Amino acid sequence: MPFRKMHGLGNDFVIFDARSCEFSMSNCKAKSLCHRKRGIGCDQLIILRQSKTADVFMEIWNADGTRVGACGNATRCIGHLIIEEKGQRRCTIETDADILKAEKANGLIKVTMGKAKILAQDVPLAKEMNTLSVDLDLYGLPAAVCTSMGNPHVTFFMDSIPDDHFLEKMGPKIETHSLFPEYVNVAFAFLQADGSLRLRVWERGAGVTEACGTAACAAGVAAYRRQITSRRSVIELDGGRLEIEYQSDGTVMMTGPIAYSFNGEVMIND
Ligand SMILES: N[C@@H](CCC[C@H](N)C(=O)O)C(=O)O
Repeated sequence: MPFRKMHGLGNDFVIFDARSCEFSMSNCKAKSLCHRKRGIGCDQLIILRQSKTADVFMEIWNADGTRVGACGNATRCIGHLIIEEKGQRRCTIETDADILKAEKANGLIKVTMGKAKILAQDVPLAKEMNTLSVDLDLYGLPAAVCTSMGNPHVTFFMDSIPDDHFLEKMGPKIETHSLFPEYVNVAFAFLQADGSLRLRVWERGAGVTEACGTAACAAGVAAYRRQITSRRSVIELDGGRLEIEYQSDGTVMMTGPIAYSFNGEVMIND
């Protein structure tokens, strides 16, 4: 089965195009393919399928083999692929969570990531509470902001940028905290002197990644709700910068680069 490898700011994907063939995936198979030593190696596995309502359907699997509803960086990569394939300026992408739009923007890809959801039941949180101030009562962490971008996010605003040790210690504990029935993507944000937000992310089902597009969207939403930034923000991840715009109707736009890694082929055994 041929595959492509692409990445958005170092958040990397193995992409299978199953629009014109039978190609089933399971949790176990996805986990093996994502494995960096025994598989092809990636943060997320992406499968393209035919869509009745959009130009393409994008199936997303985390490195731990779980299927998820959203992936911002993959949306830009697939947006670029479909735009090139169709020879158009824009395209639509269906996911388990929404129908998203992608367009070319001065050498970058701009995507409409749908509406941020900020009610506790939509994140989801295990109990009703104000998502603007969620205190996990864990190791003196500040109260966080919770958001759904089609997947669940918690954003902590910190006084300094956390190092790898901190991320690896705190990430799994917060990801699996009982307040998050579907687990959660964990991000730590630090306001920099130039007004941008430095963001480090522990992704649900993937661990520390170079960048997480939906976490950047959620951080932009959270920073606006906390009155830290305007509706437009620049988020600097380990792998580079994304521009986020949180529109007044709740829609979030994300603009950033994409890159190809290589093409290959793999034998898939059921
Ligand atoms: N890397 C992605 C997010 C992938 C899914 C996430 N780990 C989840 O479990 O929800 C991005 O760029 O948004």
